[in-house]
Amino acid sequence: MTLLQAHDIHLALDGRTILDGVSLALRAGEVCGLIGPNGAGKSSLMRILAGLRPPDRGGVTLGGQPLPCPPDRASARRLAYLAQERDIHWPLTVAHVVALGRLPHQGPFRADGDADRDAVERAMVDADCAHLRDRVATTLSGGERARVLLARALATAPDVLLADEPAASLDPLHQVQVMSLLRRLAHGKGSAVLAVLHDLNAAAQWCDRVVVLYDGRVAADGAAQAVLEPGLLRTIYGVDIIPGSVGGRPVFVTR
Ligand SMILES: Nc1ncnc2c1ncn2[C@@H]1O[C@H](COP(=O)(O)OP(=O)(O)OP(=O)(O)O)[C@@H](O)[C@H]1O
Repeated sequence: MTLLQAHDIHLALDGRTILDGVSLALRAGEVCGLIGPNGAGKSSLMRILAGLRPPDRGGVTLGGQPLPCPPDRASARRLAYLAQERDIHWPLTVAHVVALGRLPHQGPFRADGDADRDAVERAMVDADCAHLRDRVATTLSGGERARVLLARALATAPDVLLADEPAASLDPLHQVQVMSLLRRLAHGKGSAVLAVLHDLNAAAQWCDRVVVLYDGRVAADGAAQAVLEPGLLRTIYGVDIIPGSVGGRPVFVTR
């Protein structure tokens, strides 16, 4: 079942074409990796998919309905977005920042209830930041902040999670934890996850599907083994990347 769909997205910035007819369908129960070189337009596309930037042309639907820009409360309950920038501007505690993920579920005159508190607690445990709950979020390290912001997105309990470089700035243990968490979210709970990744090993290991963005267009969309082949990788990255295997797992070595 398709949860989020982008159709023929066009975007120009400062007179330069960034996205040139991008279409993409995100299905329930899958982790989809979005890869492409720096400046390919991945974050711009993610912001459009999150309803935070209108495209010049084309549209996005969530559950078959047009996604408002900015998202309304009903859309915000179903769709969470982890931005590439891990900025936290206000000196709030970690628990408070994560609880912001529950706002779409609360009305203006409704205090948080057990379901909200449970969701916040579970999200902090899943993103391994429960031990930081009383820390002021602005004092955290980069990797700690990244996990807190991921927890905020998880607390929403979204049908669709858009995560821009979710494993960036994380140590190897937390990279594995976060990627397996995204997989559980998709395979266990039936959510759709779109993750921008630069790590091809992670894309091959954790993603059900990989979409390649290059030159403003979708250059490939399919299973990792089919998509991550030397010819395409050479074209998009301008460097030789050789696929191999260690212990039955795909690895990519840059020459
Ligand atoms: N507000 C803006 N005004 C002008 N150009 C912009 C603006 N925002 C982004 N761009 C340009 O659009 C292009 C796409 O940027 P975007 O951040 O979407 O790329 P990306 O694929 O996410 O890159 P990276 O892998 O480096 O994060 C870049 O060339 C960037 O310089």
